[in-house]
Amino acid sequence: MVDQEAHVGLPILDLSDANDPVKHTALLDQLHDALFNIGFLYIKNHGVAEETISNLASLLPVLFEQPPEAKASLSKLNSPHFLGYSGYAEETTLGEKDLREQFDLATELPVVWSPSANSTSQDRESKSKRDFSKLYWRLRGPNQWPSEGNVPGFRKAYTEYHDALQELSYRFVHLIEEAFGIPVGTFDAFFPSPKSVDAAGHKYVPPQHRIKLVKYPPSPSSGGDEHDQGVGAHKDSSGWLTLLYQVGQEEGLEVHVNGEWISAPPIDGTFVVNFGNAFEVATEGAVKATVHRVKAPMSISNARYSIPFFQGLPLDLTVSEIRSCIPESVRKLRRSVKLGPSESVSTFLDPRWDSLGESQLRKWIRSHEDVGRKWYGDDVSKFYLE
Ligand SMILES: O=C(O)CCC(=O)C(=O)O
Ligand SMILES: [Fe+2]
Repeated sequence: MVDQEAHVGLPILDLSDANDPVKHTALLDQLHDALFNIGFLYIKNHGVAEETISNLASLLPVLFEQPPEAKASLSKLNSPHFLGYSGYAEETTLGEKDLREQFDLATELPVVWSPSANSTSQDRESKSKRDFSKLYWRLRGPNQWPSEGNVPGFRKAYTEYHDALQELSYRFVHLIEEAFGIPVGTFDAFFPSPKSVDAAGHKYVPPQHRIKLVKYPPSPSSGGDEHDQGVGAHKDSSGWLTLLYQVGQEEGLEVHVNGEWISAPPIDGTFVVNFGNAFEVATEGAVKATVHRVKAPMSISNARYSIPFFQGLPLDLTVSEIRSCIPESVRKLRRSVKLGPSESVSTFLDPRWDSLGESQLRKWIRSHEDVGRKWYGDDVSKFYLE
């Protein structure tokens, strides 16, 4: 058997070490290094059942092979929440088409946005004051589900996967708190469970995590050293951290570390972990939202499938609130590094707004202008497209 781990230039952390009193400290040291020096890592023995993963992964070919009219009926254009299907090469990064198809899904949640709500209304969910007339709350809402007849068992497999990844992401955040040397549970306020919010006093509503189901078909003009763009160089901006499952053995993911592109191939039984813009902003750059890209598979290769889970954060979270949880001891670990391709100051920091929700709305309108114009109007879209 080929040792898949031997040639990988990124750290691989064994999460089962968290339960071993002897190995626990070494695991935290490894995590500290991965957080502050690389911003990308693999995790193995992560506790998510193999069956939970394979039940969803095995449905991806069926999901993407639905007839074109079935996929079109799930178009993102139907959804003010930017949830649903986008066809091959409909998205662009760095001004170039991304050669992939995708279904965007999320935590299944009802609509909360209400144009007539105002800042003095009581929030039914948390009993605290919250202004649900803010446009960014419209990002939150339910999924568009493929029909059971077309993709049997999809909703069940997706929901089990979502719940398992949510649990893993919360467990991983606790390890990060330990690696930061801050009390375990410091960030729990960002992730209240829907069951506990009735108990009043919650500062935030439960977040909506997002899961993309992605297919990169073989690209006719990819071959030799020439690869087309599967997805262009970017930082993740959809949440706090990303847990990526790479289905099968097709390579393509590359990570920009210390000025070089290094490959992050699939390794059986692992997830790849990286951090979003909000994490970088919260730590004032001490933990990087590392730039990455995906090369389209070569013309003679198989399609590549992947499933990134983007851990959500409350949309009304502000930069100052998020920073107040991070001690100076963490922020001072910031290194001065040269900016790589497409690296820029996060839009979360734009002085025109302070909430994560607005930076998310901007991001979604910019990547799906047609959806933005349809549901948010030309004036709002123009403002965020500038
Ligand atoms: O498909 C992959 O491996 C990564 C996709 C990705 O980086 C993204 O969707 O943000
Ligand atoms: Fe990404």
